Amino acid sequence: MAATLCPIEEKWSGAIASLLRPPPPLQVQEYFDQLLFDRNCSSIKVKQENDFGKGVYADGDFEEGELILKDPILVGMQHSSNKFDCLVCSFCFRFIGSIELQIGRKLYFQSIGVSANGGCDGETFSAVSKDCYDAGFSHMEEDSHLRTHENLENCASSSSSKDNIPVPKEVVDSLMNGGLVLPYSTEFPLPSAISCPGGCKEAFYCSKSCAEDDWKLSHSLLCTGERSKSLSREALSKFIQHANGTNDIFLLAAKAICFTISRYRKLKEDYLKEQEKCPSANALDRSDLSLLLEAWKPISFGHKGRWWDCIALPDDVDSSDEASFRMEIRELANTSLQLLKAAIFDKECEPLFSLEIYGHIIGMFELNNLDLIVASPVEDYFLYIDDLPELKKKEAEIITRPILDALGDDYSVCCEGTAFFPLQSCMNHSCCPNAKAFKREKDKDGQATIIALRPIGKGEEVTISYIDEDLTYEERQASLVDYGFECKCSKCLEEQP
Ligand SMILES: C[S@@+](CC[C@H](N)C(=O)[O-])C[C@H]1O[C@@H](n2cnc3c(N)ncnc32)[C@H](O)[C@@H]1O
Repeated sequence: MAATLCPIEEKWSGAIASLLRPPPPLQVQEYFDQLLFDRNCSSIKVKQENDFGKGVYADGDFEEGELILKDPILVGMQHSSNKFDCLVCSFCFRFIGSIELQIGRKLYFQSIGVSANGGCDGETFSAVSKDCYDAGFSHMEEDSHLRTHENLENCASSSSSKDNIPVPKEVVDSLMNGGLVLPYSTEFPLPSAISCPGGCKEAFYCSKSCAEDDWKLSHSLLCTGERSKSLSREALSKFIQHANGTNDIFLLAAKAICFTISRYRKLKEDYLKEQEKCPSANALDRSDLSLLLEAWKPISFGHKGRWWDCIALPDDVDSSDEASFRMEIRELANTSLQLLKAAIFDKECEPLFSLEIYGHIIGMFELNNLDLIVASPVEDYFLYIDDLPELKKKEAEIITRPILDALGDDYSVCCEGTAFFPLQSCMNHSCCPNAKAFKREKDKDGQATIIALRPIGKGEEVTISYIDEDLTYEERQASLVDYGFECKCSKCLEEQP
């Protein structure tokens, strides 16, 4: 596609080409061998053995149902609209707070008409989450416990319909501020919600270490609180608003850029310290570009093409409009990038702010990302109540039934988002896969969990299905257009007309 160069593109064409050059095979091998070693994962290997690049291979035998891999997230995010339904750790995506807080927040957002299912686009999240914080767990009401129980008992006697029946505001407040403890909720303990160290009231964590790691890796630059390290909190808010109003994948792209900047700064700091310690030694003279290339390494193994080139044409766009559709996507990305640049620009990492790099980062997510899903403990809680012996259940339901009625059919929603997983993203597709991404009951955070669907022998490639493999041959091939290839697995070869 013909594209006008922006000043950064012109000035840094050499650096950008270096960042986008596919790493040599030996470097790829070393990187993944190290990653597997760090994760104590000796039963798989990443190799480049076929025509479609890297793949994951069994280096031991797996039984059906056996865990093949748990892959921590490189960069991930909860969808903006999902934040109304679930309060999760902004770093590891574990549910946090308490069953009461999860339910109270959802009812609060429902009551002000901004639940995800009520059609909110997420743009108002920052504003309302602050209101929620102020209304909820930032203060405690001492006598609310008793009053709330009375309120709920009154509701219970009058509620019978399946439609949402709101509970009084006082009940919602007590759920959020700890004034109301639901029966048996202690069976479902969650880590306390730790506030963002930057003071943004939008990010919360399950532990101090998650808060610190997120701060170090990207959030210090993307925080809208008073201690934000961004150039301008106002500019940052504009960037976030634009992403929430258009495509929240820009928030993930911003995380990838911040992740690289943070790694660059750390590498530079270490390098300068080293130089200071032994200035006369013939230390390796590292240019800023070589440090930037090192910082960018984890992303360099994942990107394959620009977003506007690799995105599949939506069904409602006619093929005659393809060129203008792709140009529009490019323009949208450029608008987002300029807003991000105003918020977090770093002169030493200038090539990262080129549209070419931004396009490749989003393209990488388009082709490699896996849905981030974490099951809600609220569902387990209500199932537990339902399974209680009759008498205990009746007693508990005096409190829980009105709450369930107020929550309605979507009483429990999973944490939903998208993430890039360095090892899982090396897995190729098959319509008759031998593995799948599947969360077991004990998998409570955002890591990708890959389980064997049948016995897998040493040396066999581990494949997953990117699509619903029960679709017809034609439907499967059509879905795979989004990933830019035609499947020739044994099932497809058998079924092709
Ligand atoms: C998530 S990546 C998988 C790892 C990839 N092979 C690599 O080198 O990074 C997805 C990309 O791998 C390639 N791919 C995966 N499965 C394939 C298949 N069955 N046939 C052809 N290409 C495939 C496609 O290019 C696809 O966009």
